[in-house]
Amino acid sequence: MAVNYPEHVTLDEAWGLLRRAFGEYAGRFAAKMEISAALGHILTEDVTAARNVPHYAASAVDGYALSAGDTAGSSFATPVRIKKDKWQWMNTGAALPDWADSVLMVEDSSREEEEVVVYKSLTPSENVRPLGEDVMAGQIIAREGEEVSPALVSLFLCAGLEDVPVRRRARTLFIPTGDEMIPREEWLARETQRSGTAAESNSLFIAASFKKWGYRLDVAPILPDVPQILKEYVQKGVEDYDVVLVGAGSAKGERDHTIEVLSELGEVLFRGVRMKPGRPAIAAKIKGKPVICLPGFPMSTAVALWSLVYPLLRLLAGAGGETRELAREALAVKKIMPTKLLVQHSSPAGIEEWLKMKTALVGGTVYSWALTSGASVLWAIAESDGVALLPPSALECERGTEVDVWMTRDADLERRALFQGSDDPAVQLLVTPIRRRGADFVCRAVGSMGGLAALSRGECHVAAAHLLDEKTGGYNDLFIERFSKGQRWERLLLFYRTQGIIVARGNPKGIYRFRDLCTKDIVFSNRQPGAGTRVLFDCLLKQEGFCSERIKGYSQICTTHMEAANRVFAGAADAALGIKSAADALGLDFIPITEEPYELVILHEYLDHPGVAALLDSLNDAGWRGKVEEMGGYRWPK
Ligand SMILES: Nc1nc2c(c(=O)[nH]1)N[C@H]1C(S)=C(S)[C@@H](COP(=O)(O)OP(=O)(O)OC[C@H]3O[C@@H](n4cnc5c(N)ncnc54)[C@H](O)[C@@H]3O)O[C@H]1N2
Ligand code: MOO
Repeated sequence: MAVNYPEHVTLDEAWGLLRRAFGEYAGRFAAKMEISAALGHILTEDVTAARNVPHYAASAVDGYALSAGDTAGSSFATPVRIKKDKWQWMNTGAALPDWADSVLMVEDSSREEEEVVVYKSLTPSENVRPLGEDVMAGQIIAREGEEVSPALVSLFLCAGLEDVPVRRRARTLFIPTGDEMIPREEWLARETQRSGTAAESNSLFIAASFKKWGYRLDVAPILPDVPQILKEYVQKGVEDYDVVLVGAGSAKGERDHTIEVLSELGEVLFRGVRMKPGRPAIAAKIKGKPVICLPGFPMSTAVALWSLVYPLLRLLAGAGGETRELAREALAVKKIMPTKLLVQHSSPAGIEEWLKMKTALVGGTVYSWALTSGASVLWAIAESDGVALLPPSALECERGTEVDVWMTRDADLERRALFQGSDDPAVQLLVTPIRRRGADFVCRAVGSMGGLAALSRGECHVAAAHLLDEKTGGYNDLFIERFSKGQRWERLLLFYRTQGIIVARGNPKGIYRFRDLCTKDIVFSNRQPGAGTRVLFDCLLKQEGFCSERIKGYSQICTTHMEAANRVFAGAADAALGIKSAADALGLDFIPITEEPYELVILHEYLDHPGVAALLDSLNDAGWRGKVEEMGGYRWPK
């Protein structure tokens, strides 16, 4: 079907279309605003003072009003005495009498009965704030285009102004849509929800963002996927609000009706922006007002909010600025950090990609890595240190590629230790005790082998491994020798942990020993190659004399114990090999197989690193040890 609007525009084109469509609309936001409420708004005209500030000549100090001429030649050695009718006591701020022209600080004088003894000669106007010293009536005190600051608010009052001309802020309505959306109260009230439903969380994200930006947002009830109802709400929305945001329904599903509703009601400015996430965003002009459809996934909504909605709000408020600059303002970016990619990243061709980045400083290099590019992963937005916007030309970004990260939090990288290695929930629990010690700790679960390899490349401070050597039955020695290549590595046996088979509660498939994984009709959930648990599994498989092809789900890979346990919990797998604490955390059954040593490996020169020192200290933290003991499946070394 032919369409009469641009599709798949670049972010710059999208922004140009918005500017063109709403540049004039911005003029309608001029308003007189009470001076306190005007804080943060942009002035639409120059502002002139209505009064002199101060409106009288005032003493700037505590002391004596005098005529400067009477103090000529006085000094500590040659004091002058001034008679009773030639001085007057002044408190700071008091009005200077007509006959006086200066004020002597009390520290430069003494009193002898009715006379003031002066130890300093004064010049006329000394210690006097003249009339209009701050501002003169009629003087321009703030100019068009300036933002009203706290200092201006108080100056406006002193200068006798009750209100000032500014651009008022747009009032926005957000309309969440979707048959599958569950409102907050209902979501929290019921522990289990039907499959195919989700909490309507975007309105909270948008409202919180608006609050941070100092903007007002109202939220409509969640609308079902019925075009007629959406149409009514959008029509009413553009009557009552300056900007309308529609949540979801942007893509091409059978229940995605936003485009047809917007086309019927007005002019679609564009459909689809060449960025990821946020690609299906739509903008329209209805009754002269902007209506933007935010793609439903949380990160897609966030990106459309930062890159389209916030710049639009600022345009309407009279602020200038380039789109990316405004997007950085939306994110409250603290600084732009040049980094090197720690992990290879493939970016789609011809599309700007927004990534949530985590950062760490190791051996003088600031590394960054993408937390996950999934559009629906809220956790990654919350966990990231910042955002990277990869250009359309970025395709296969190799490890080491230079990437600028827009830092959205103050991460003290000097004090942050980077851990890469075998995943373990007890290690994850160390972050809080380490932070309480004024340092920071970031864990990347990359498997035992991955951790040792990273340590040998100088890409982490600490690794952790539990790698079984099938020839000797010992752990780690062979691998550490192979990877350390003559570097001095410190080894610390953290604990022994029980590995076993994680199965559903009640063990419905009757799995009692390792062999059952090979002989029974079950689906297994595996770990990634290089993970200690995977090495163990492959060893056990060999010992039993089975080949991997016989294991259903052998190629189905998880990267953490919790992920594997969750697959069992959700019924996607019948069994996984993993540690007891992961099974316990989800109330699953556990069949112990073996106990293994779990070792931390630290590059010797990092022992004094603040993050590593805090880690080592935290290993004695009673609270942490208590929690690990409570988890079960761990034994401390003697
Ligand atoms: N055939 C195609 N399918 C999809 C395309 C496409 O181009 N062709 N684009 C994909 C992309 S990219 C995105 S992004 C999404 C956009 O989806 P919609 O805007 O149509 O939104 P829904 O399908 O209704 O929901 C998507 C997702 O978001 C969740 N959601 C929606 N609203 C909220 C809310 N207020 N709070 C929390 N979560 C929300 C919803 O449950 C869905 O999981 O389409 C792809 N598909
Ligand atoms: O563009 Mo969608 O927003 O990738 O997820």
